[in-house]
Amino acid sequence: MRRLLPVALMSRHVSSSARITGRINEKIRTGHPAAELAFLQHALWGLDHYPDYLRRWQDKDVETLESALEAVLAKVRAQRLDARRECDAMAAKHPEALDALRDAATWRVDDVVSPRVAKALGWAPGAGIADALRQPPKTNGFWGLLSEPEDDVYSLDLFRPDFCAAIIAASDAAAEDDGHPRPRANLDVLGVGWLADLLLIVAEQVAAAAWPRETLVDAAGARAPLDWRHAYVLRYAPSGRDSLVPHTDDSEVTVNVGLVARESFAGGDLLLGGVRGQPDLEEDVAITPDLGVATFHLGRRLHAVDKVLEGERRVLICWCRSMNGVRSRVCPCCWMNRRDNGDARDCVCGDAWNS
Ligand SMILES: O=C(O)CCC(=O)C(=O)O
Ligand SMILES: [Fe+2]
Repeated sequence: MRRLLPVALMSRHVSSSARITGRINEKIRTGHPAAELAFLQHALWGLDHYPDYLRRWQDKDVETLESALEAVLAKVRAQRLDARRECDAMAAKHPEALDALRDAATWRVDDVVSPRVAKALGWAPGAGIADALRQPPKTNGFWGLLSEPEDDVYSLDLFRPDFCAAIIAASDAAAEDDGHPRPRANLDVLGVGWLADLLLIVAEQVAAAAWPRETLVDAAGARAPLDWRHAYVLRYAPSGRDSLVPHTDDSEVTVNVGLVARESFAGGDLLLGGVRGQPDLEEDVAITPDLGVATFHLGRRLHAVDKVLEGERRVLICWCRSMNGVRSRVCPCCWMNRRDNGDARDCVCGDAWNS
């Protein structure tokens, strides 16, 4: 499928020597044995499935299970506390550029998004963005805004250039304690969650047009929307983080918005390979992020960022999920391997084993 309006986005095919074939595995990096997860999954499945399940176990094995669950709970609590501390520490800081972005009430629709996006969402250009975000968006007209620079990769002109500059200024104002810009600044931590909400609204419109089956159906039988977001600003430069290893995202759909003009850095292409659970592509694809342009790809598509050789590459990324759709029906194993769209008859989490 390929049609649509031209968007100032450069893409090209990448020779086989530059193929992206690796996989991120944090467990190899951190040295955790995979068996911990298998043990917990067996126990949780048994508890979910059978009454009095643990009566079959010996007491020492139940004790091992208790310890493993307590360790998981301790991890959940520690990570929650860390996240809260980080947000609280940031909320106490008030650099001007960050405060300027935090308050959605001070931004008008036409300061933020391109006129075509505003129109497709049914947002009046002069309206405040905070009011616009409270309005349910119109649910048609997005298909016509999309370019498809490569198969199954979509783009549109999303943000105004000055707004992109304001995002960078806010992210830089939230510098690390040593004064260096953060290589990764989470919008919720910065106190700019409204911008993540906006990206989710746009991604949902794009997903409905481009990938209507990706999120499966909700409990009422309708297409499940994207309903969860995690957004952050990234900085790449030759000194510091200059690239990103091949990986897939823990998202249904990922939004990648260029925050600087593509002439302002060299290298740093977004490289896209195949989708998990499907045969590899003949060739990988390289896309150069450009100012204000949003690129949308499936989260389970293998991708990487090529080395930045000069200048500074800044992008805003948003991972979007459907927690009430695919995430509530499909187990992580089937999800990651794209097994049977959630209907795998041999999965212990599927209908065949649970009805
Ligand atoms: O920097 C980019 O263009 C991609 C970043 C990315 O893939 C990620 O954060 O998951
Ligand atoms: Fe990614």
